Amino acid sequence: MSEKELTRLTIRRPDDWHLHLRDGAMLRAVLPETSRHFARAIIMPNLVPPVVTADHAKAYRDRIMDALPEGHSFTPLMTLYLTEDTDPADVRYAHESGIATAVKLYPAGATTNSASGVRDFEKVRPVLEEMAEIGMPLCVHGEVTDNDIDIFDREATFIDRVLKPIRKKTPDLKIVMEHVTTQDAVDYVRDSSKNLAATITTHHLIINRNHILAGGIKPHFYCLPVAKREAHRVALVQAAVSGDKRFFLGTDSAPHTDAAKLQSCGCAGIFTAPNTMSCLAEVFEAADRLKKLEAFASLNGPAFYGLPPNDDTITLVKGPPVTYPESISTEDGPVTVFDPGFDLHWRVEG
Ligand SMILES: NC(=O)N[C@@H](CC(=O)O)C(=O)O
Ligand SMILES: [Zn+2]
Ligand SMILES: [Zn+2]
Repeated sequence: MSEKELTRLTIRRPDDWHLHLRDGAMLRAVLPETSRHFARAIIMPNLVPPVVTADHAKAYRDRIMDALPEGHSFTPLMTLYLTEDTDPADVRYAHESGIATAVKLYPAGATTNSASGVRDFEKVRPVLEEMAEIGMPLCVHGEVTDNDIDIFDREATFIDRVLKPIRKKTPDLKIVMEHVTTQDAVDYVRDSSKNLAATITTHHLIINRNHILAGGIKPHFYCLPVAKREAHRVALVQAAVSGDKRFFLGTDSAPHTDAAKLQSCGCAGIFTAPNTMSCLAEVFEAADRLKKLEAFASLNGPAFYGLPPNDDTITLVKGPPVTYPESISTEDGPVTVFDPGFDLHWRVEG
């Protein structure tokens, strides 16, 4: 039977290995959209001010748990925002006490709220050495920020200029290249023998740069790294549906209010939490690889992070087009939900 004829699919409950929950009213509005389907998520630390220390991460984790709706069971896996002043001892403490799961590297200026990120990678070497020793993964926003590097080339250039030297000097450091967008990144991860994996977002499996720019500019498709040409999208789909353990889901669901997105200098980020599982089922079905969805969304991530997969399951059911809100309301204003541009037939049962 072709997988295209399947109408029900039960998989281990998924996790999201790259998620922005923000804080305050926004946190309360967006958290249920993830905790409804996902058991765990790696929580990005790019708040203002950023989540830098173990104490910050603990306090943020408490705020997330306070915002969790009754009846939802969800474990936030916290990250520390790496700065040039990060103390290796605090990182070790955060890891050993179970407060933080990973450290996040933002090249300064690469993306939303990254001003406190790293400029001189030598300055964070002691932290990276410490992490390699204790087995704590580094999550990386893999783009250089140089003005003379074309924005569509920034990921590929990062691999050569930053990632290769870091991996050469610290081969025991576990690295996750976050939200990869290029064939170059897919090839680099595939060619590596160990300690390297990549997350792939929902939206990068669906949109290419034409979606952003052809026929009028579409701010709701603008995110970083920016979507590339179609051949890259196809490479991402092939990696995601392959079952290769080094590729797993990190939605990078990144809510911004419509007011923040729809202006002359709009924010980068796409809010995919509400319809991510439906979108992914559609992508995997189109590739005739529905049965690999579980590896991508529920098995490969925990395996890389050294955690067990979730015990319980979710069931996706195929039927008439799923309805989901165009936007969700928050006290700060509406946040538009990702529109994949086609009907979604798979819904999460229950
Ligand atoms: N992906 C994005 O376009 N934006 C993210 C930051 C990030 O993940 O780079 C955000 O925090 O809004
Ligand atoms: Zn990023
Ligand atoms: Zn992100």
